[in-house]
Amino acid sequence: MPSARTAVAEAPKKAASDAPLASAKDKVGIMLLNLGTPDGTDYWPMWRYLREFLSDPRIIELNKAIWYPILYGLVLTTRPQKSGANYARIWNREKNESPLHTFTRAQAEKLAPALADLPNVTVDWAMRYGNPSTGSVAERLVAQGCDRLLAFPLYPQYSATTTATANDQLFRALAKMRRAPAVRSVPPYYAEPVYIEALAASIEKHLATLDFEPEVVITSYHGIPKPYSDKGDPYHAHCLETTRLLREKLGWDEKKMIATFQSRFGAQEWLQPYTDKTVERLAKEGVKRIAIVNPGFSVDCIETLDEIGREVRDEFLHAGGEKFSHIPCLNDSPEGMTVIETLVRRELAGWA
Ligand SMILES: C=CC1=C(C)c2cc3[nH]c(cc4nc(cc5[nH]c(cc1n2)c(C)c5CCC(=O)O)C(CCC(=O)O)=C4C)c(C)c3C=C
Ligand SMILES: [Fe+2]
Ligand SMILES: [Fe+2]
Repeated sequence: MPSARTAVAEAPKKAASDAPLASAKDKVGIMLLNLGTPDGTDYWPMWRYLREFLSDPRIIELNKAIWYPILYGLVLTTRPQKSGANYARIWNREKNESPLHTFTRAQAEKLAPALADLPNVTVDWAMRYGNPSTGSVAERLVAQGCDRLLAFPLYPQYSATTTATANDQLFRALAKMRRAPAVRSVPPYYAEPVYIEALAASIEKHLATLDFEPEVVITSYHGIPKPYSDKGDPYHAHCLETTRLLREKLGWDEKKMIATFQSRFGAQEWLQPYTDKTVERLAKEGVKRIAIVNPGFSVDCIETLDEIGREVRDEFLHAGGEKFSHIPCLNDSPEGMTVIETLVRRELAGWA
């Protein structure tokens, strides 16, 4: 134990050299964290991605003894082909990668120069499932001298199935490090004015390009199983609040803008109303023109481009609808980048 005498003796030493006692580099690594996507559309890349995704206990809360036989015996024997065919339809052939990959990288590539006035900041991006893995990117940033990490889970609305598992995965990587960096994580931003304004602007911009005015604009969010919500996941409330604020910002009423939930998986009940059932009902009630926006997705992906842009579109048109438009996600648009940059700068307070 150092005595008071030792402490007194050490003090003049620091003053004389003016050197820091420890090597404090104060370099901050920013990690944009997205969900992840397969490396290819063939059976094995799809199998690897789905296995990692659907083995996450934050995603499937069933006991492993019950879930694994279903996962390995049923889901992973059929879903890789089915989902692979869907991914093949939206694949970015020029870069040979999925759109989620392309857009997340583009966000990081645009964020870096936007923060050029902060010399001690490095921007990188990683995925919860698949590549580039959260662990490999965390290690790279630490190897580059980052002793602080700002994680940005790219989910406006919190859910244990997305935000929490992204943070878990980062801490799993840090658990292997002897000298782990300090960490901050950007909070959910479902009600941030900068996000609501960006969404409103992007909706207005898109509607101005159409040759029709939608009677109803649907804000469609990825669903979660209803029991997760009943047990306290605040996701449902966050989604409804985003839609309420968006409606208020656009000056629309509750008939013009509604909230629905898409992308069900498995047999249990998910958050309602379901997007597919809603568009069928609207068409049957005589609504002819609709648009769908996906405020819960930071970037376009299989669930927005294929499920909404193809499946749900077809369902609406077959049920009697006449005009349909999918409003793109914020992606790396100027509006989208303003959201990311504003939140990053705020969360860097005192660090950069
Ligand atoms: C029980 C299963 C699932 C839960 C819970 C879940 C929650 C959830 N997911 C997103 C965002 C995305 N999900 C995406 C794809 C996807 N989601 C599931 C299952 C659950 N998601 C599966 C099996 C898949 C793979 C595609 C398929 O086979 O159908 C994606 C797209 C990824 C891409 O590569 O494009 C996103 C994004 C949220 C926001 C969420 C809960 C709030
Ligand atoms: Fe999902
Ligand atoms: Fe889907």
